[in-house]
Order: sequence, then C-alpha cells, then structure tokens
Amino acid sequence: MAVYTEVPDEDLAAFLAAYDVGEAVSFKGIAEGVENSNYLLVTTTDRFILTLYEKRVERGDLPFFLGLLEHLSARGLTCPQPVKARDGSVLKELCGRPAAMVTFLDGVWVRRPTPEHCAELGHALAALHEAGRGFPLKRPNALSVDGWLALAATARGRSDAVTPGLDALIAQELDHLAPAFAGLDLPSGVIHADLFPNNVFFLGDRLSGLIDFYFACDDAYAYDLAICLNAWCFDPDGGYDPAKGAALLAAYHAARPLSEAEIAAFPTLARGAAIRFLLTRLVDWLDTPPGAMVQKLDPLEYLAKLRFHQQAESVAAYGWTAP
Ligand SMILES: Nc1ncnc2c1ncn2[C@@H]1O[C@H](COP(=O)(O)OP(=O)(O)OP(=O)(O)O)[C@@H](O)[C@H]1O
Ligand SMILES: N[C@@H](CCO)C(=O)O
Repeated sequence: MAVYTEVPDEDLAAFLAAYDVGEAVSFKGIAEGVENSNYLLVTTTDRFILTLYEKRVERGDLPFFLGLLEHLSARGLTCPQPVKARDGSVLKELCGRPAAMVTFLDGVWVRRPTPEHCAELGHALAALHEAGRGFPLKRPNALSVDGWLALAATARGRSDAVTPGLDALIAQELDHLAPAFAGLDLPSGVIHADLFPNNVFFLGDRLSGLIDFYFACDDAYAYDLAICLNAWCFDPDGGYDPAKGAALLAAYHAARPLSEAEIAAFPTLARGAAIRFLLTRLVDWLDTPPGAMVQKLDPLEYLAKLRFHQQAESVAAYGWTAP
C-alpha cells in the first residue's frame, strides 16, 4: 500500500485553490509504490498525480527532484512535469506533509520485459543522461559505497537468519568493491538510480515515459546502466538472459557510446548495483515489522545476481561486445 496519509476533501479543496487546475472530479489513492502517498487526481481540466512525501524522502532533496523533472521535461524527455501553483512554486504542503502535483503519464509497465523492451530502455536511459547535462543542482549518491557500508553495519549479525553465510559474503564483497569503486573515474552526471520495470511506461511496444525520480543523484552513467541490467535482464527463474542484456547495452551504446573505461568497469559496476539492492532489501526485510502493510522485496534475488556478476570477467559475459 502506498497511501500513508489520508487527505480530507476540504484540505484538498484548499490545496487546489492555489493552482489553476480546476476543481477535483475524482481523487483516488494509488496502491502501487512504497515510498510516498500517491493519489490520482482528476480535475475539471486534466489528470494529475498528487504526491505527499513521507518520511523516507528528505525535504531538502525535493528541490533537486522537482527541479530535475522540470529540467528533463524542458529537454524533451517524457517524465512527469511538476505543476506550478499560481505563485510559481511547485512544492506546497498538504496534511502536514510536503506535497507536489505532477502531470499524469499514459502507459503501463511491463511485467515480462522482452529484448525489444530492453532496447527501448537503453535508448531512453541514454536520452535521460544526455538531457540531465547542465542541471545545476547536485545530489551525491547516498546509496554508493559509504551507504552500502552503513547498511551492512545495520544488518551485521542478523543477515544469516535470511540465509546462512550472508554476513560473511557481504563483508567480503564490500572489501572487494570499496577499493574497486574508489579507483573508478567514469563519465558522471545525473542518473535515475532506480529505473526498474515498474518505473518505465510503455504504450504497446514503445516506451512512453519514465517516472519515480526519487533516488536520482549524481553518479557514473554506466552505473545506472548496470542497475537497469540487473532489474531488466534476468528471467523470473533467476537466469541471466543475454539477449535482453545485449539489446540493452547495444541500444544504450548506439545513443551514448560507452568509453573503454566504462566497458572495462562494467562487471564491477554490476556487482555494486547488485549489492546496493541486496542491502536495501535486506535491511527492509530485517526491520519491517510483521504485518506492516508494505510489500517486502526479496534480498536473495539480488544475492543470486551478485553471484552471477562475480563470475563475469568482462562485458562479454553479458552477451555483448562493443562494435
Ligand atoms: N506521473 C505519473 N503518471 C501516471 N502514473 C503515475 C505517475 N506517477 C506515479 N504513477 C503511478 O503511481 C505508482 C506509484 O508511483 P511511484 O513509483 O512514484 O511511487 P513510490 O511511492 O515512489 O514507489 P516506489 O519507489 O516503491 O516505486 C506508479 O506505479 C504509477 O502507477
Ligand atoms: N526498486 C527497488 C525498490 C524501490 O525503490 C527494489 O526493487 O529494491
């Protein structure tokens, strides 16, 4: 469930009075998502998503997220566009929470991505990286090496309850990744950092929009590509699908050619991307009280992905070589 804050009708009407969007016709909570309270709002003029930012989103980060959506939309990327109130602001308050309205995007997310979907994704990810250039605000990636070490410390001594040996495996992997990441100097800029299938909309076979920029930050572009490979290119049974990986990498490379350094670093980046989601899922798994109405995501899915990447000696392991 992702409606943590219920909005009374009179509060909604007072909120909407600050905008030129007409009056509410319908207002429904959206069950999908876990971070924030999201509502689908239909007014006499259009459809919008109204989001109340809950405790996991830092208030200080909201100008980065909302400003980024404006920057990307202005450069032709199809992503939610923040709606300005009559006073020009995009961030307001509703029911004691920071709140913003964004435009509604048509499309549905694909449960079973094909290589064709992965190719569309590769193209869109490169377009996102290009469109992000020149965005003036900065947000370091809180979920890079230092964030992984902090999460691992939180889970230490408890992860073996999820699967035996997990504590030691995480410690060994971080011993490998911390110096490996410190030695990287790759092209960087704004990345999405959470571009999973549920954040990418399609109309038919064509990608129609990207959503959920609440992990966006500054980091290596190829790390974003590695996050996508993990999220899109493994089959439901856990096996890596080289046709999907090749489609993703080739489409990205055609739109934003990867450097030799990015290609050489790819297995390391993929390991980093795997431990990042392994750790956040693990800590959520350990710390979410039984019965909480939040979907718990499986950390072991990412342990299997990590093991796959540990065997990869070069990008060829992903079914692709640079042309
Ligand atoms: N601009 C939009 N247009 C259409 N639908 C949207 C839009 N933004 C969000 N949604 C819908 O709301 C759902 C939840 O949104 P979102 O993924 O941003 O939530 P969240 O709480 O940040 O969740 P999570 O981080 O877990 O994915 C999406 O799956 C989608 O169905
Ligand atoms: N995409 C994340 C969850 C929410 O951001 C995951 O699958 O672990």
